[in-house]
Amino acid sequence: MARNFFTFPSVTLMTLLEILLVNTRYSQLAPSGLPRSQLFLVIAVANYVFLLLWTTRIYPVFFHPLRRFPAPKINMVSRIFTQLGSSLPPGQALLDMAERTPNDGVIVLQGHGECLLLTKPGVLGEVLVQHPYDFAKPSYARDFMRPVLADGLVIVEGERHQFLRKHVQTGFKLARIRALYPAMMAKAARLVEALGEGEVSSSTGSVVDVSVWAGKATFDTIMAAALGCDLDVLRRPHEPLLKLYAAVLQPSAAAFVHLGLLFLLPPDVVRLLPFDAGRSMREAGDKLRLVMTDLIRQRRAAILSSGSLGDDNDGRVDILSELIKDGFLSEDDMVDQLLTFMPAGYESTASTVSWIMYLLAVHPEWQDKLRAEIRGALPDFPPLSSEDEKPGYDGATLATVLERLPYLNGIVNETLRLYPSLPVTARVAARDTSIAGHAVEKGTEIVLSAWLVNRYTGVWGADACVFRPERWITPTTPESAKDGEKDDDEARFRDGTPNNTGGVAGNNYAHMTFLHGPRNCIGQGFARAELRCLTAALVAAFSWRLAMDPRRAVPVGVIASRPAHGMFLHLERVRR
Ligand code: HEM
Repeated sequence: MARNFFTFPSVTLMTLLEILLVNTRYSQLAPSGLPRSQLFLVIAVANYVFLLLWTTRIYPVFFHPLRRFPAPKINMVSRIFTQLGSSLPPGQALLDMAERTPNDGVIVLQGHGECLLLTKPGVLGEVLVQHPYDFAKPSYARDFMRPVLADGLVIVEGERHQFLRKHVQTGFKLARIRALYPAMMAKAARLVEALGEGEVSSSTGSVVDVSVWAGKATFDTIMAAALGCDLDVLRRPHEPLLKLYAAVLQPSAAAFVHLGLLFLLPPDVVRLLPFDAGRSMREAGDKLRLVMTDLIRQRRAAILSSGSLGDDNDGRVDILSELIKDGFLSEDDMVDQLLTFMPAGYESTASTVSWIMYLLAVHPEWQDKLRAEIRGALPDFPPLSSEDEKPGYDGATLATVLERLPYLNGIVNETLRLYPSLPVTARVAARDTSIAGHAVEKGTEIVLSAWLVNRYTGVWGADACVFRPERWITPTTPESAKDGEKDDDEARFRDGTPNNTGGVAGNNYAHMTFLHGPRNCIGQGFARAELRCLTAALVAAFSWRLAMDPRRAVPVGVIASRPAHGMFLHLERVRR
């Protein structure tokens, strides 16, 4: 592969060496009277101007390994400069490029390593499903996340990934997720209670940052349903574990610098730098490891002492208990997986709850329709109280009811489509391979953007960016509609059935929020179940409207993107 030798680190090193050399021969080299500092400045400026020219004009045209790849090419460096200072949501710049550049599914991004941006189903299927192990996650991203996610599923590659995925999957089987509905609904009911007793207790309602509450609710849910541990952070917001995760996941300047350094330099060099921006993540990771190890030991001891090892019907439905009873993973493997579930699962779901509430605030007609649907399906809503030992519905019944509701599922799917929590992700060719029949060399970086594909008119049509939950509903046919409703479109959607295609039949890769293939989100069934419970509980209990400038309701962050300025809504209790 034609390597790009002139990169920021190599040119910086070159500049330092030149300065050192010139310094030792200063008296021979300096033109008369030019001060040392100015000479050094001239050298540095000359080197970086060369780097700019090399990166934007020389390397892409004459040496870039993808210069002959038959796809449109976009120079990223000039794009980055034109977009400096803009506050576009992550992924929007890629979407704009795809919309403006006629393409067959691949665009070559030049001036930033060797990058292929994939935009359409056929090529997405090749990378994600047909040859998934030809492509790995970039090492800088794995090095950045490893202190917190350990060697969990998100990080590992190849055969190790296949082994872990197979055994972790048992905890996420459909039947297991369905059994978790009562635990999830109990947390949703608890959220409603906590809001009703606190911030929304007055009869006229009040303004609430729902992104904060959504974070507490999803943290509590994943602790209870996945780890079988009831921390109740909705009642006890100062729980140290929540604080620890909130600190680790907060997008900070130090984390940004650390990621940038790992992108430019090998991790061992980054560790030697005098300012260690990754230290706080490593320290947090060490503390979390101790907490998770303790949790697993306690749970294993409880399962052993109750004699239920290998017993699927012992009443323990959480995912950790399932992994322990399954018996295939070592304690260390299990710790790694728990360390991964928490950050992978709670922020992403919390952010989706915020966007569901936002979209229902700016589309109040859908809020009303959904409320009527939930009340019709579950008249005694919430169907259980968090204090209630005996749920009103068992998991399977609750799951069946909620999974069949057309508006609820339409709204959840449409929000996941429009606001994917992971808007951009990347892969690197792990070996020489091909895409769309053209050679792709080992080391080529691939950019995948759910934000782009989910909103691309080339995939979804002209109304790609419009909130239309009815895409996800197959209406009753005029023949099967009830008497008097045959010409009533509204009624045919209300009585319709949820679909998984969003109306783009034959296109398996149109919805990219959870990705596809063996490296897709293993927790998507869990997340969907939780979103159904939280949305149903909130809309049954409250009505709301936006209480912030809509221009500030924008996502930020690439790993678990969230509302940049919170999500302020005016919430009011609704009468039954
Ligand atoms: C709305 C919520 C969620 C979204 C949008 C989401 C999205 C994603 C995406 C896009 C990936 C693939 C990342 C990549 O390969 O670049 C992923 C992987 C993963 N997610 Fe989720 N996720 C969500 C919730 C959850 C939950 C609730 C859990 C666990 C309880 C979870 C656990 C995982 C794990 C373990 C992986 C790694 C899978 C593998 O590589 O085999 N996620 N998620």
